[in-house]
Amino acid sequence: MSLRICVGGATGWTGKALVAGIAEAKDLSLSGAVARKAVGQDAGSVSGIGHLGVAVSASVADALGSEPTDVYIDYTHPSAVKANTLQALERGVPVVVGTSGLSAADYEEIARLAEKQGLGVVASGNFSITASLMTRFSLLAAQHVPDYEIIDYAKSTKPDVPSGTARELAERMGAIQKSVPGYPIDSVIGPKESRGADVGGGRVHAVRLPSYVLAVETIFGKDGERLSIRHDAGSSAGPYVAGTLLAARRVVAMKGLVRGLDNLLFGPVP
Ligand SMILES: NC(=O)C1=CN([C@@H]2O[C@H](COP(=O)(O)OP(=O)(O)OC[C@H]3O[C@@H](n4cnc5c(N)ncnc54)[C@H](O)[C@@H]3O)[C@@H](O)[C@H]2O)C=CC1
Ligand SMILES: O=C(O)C1=N[C@H](C(=O)O)C[C@H](O)C1
Repeated sequence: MSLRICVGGATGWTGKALVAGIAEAKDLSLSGAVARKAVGQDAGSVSGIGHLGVAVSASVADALGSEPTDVYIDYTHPSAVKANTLQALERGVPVVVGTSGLSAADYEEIARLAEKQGLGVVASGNFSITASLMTRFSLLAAQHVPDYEIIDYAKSTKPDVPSGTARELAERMGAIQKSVPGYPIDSVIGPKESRGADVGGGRVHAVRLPSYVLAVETIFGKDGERLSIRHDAGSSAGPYVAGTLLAARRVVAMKGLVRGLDNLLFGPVP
């Protein structure tokens, strides 16, 4: 039997690509679709891949209440993802979280419910394989070079800051090695905000301009040398499909929360 997947945000940029990826995969099937628009319409037709026989629902509760589902995947909006995730877990469905905007405290709450329910959650600020390499390389570098800062570039209309990619990276790098400014930020002469934000111990500077999709760069500094590790997302949502569906296949056998696709691809950070 195929793994039955419900996609939250099925009519969006990423959601449409996922619906197409699920329809193509022999071991997966679409059991539900959630969006704010196109409610009642066929999810396959909305995605431009032809009729799939799955109507778009207005809420996660409606979608999971009407069809048996093995995994819920969320690519909705930072304002909706937490409630959707908790709702799916309450209903006994493991979750893959792609949507950005959740804080470390939000993830603690999600992890607690996942443990209580005996269910898995995989969340990744970025489900692209090459972005996961950037994350893993940066985490390895942070073990050796204590001075680093993170630049987070995204489109001017992105509602959340830092991006999911940069936020997760900052928190994980901060846990390895807190980014300690060489000159105390409280004492700087000028607007302190110019020095960015402490996000879980990692220092992040966010740039929001037209033409970017999402790019994250970690810069490591040492006396007389510098290392930059950077990932640039392009204009297609294709790169997120394989990683998200890998997480969906794996999450059904997991218990509790795992953050970072790199953990699934390469194992725990040594
Ligand atoms: N982790 C990763 O690899 C990636 C993460 N993202 C993140 O995923 C999220 C979605 O991104 P896009 O696909 O570009 O967005 P989008 O705006 O193109 O699509 C959003 C979808 O969610 C639905 N939606 C919005 N609010 C909702 C609500 N309250 N309840 C139910 N459905 C709702 C919309 O109807 C639409 O179907 C963003 O937070 C983005 O940063 C995007 C791409 C990759
Ligand atoms: O909003 C986007 O577009 C993206 N957001 C993700 C994030 O917040 O990190 C990453 C993805 O590359 C695109």
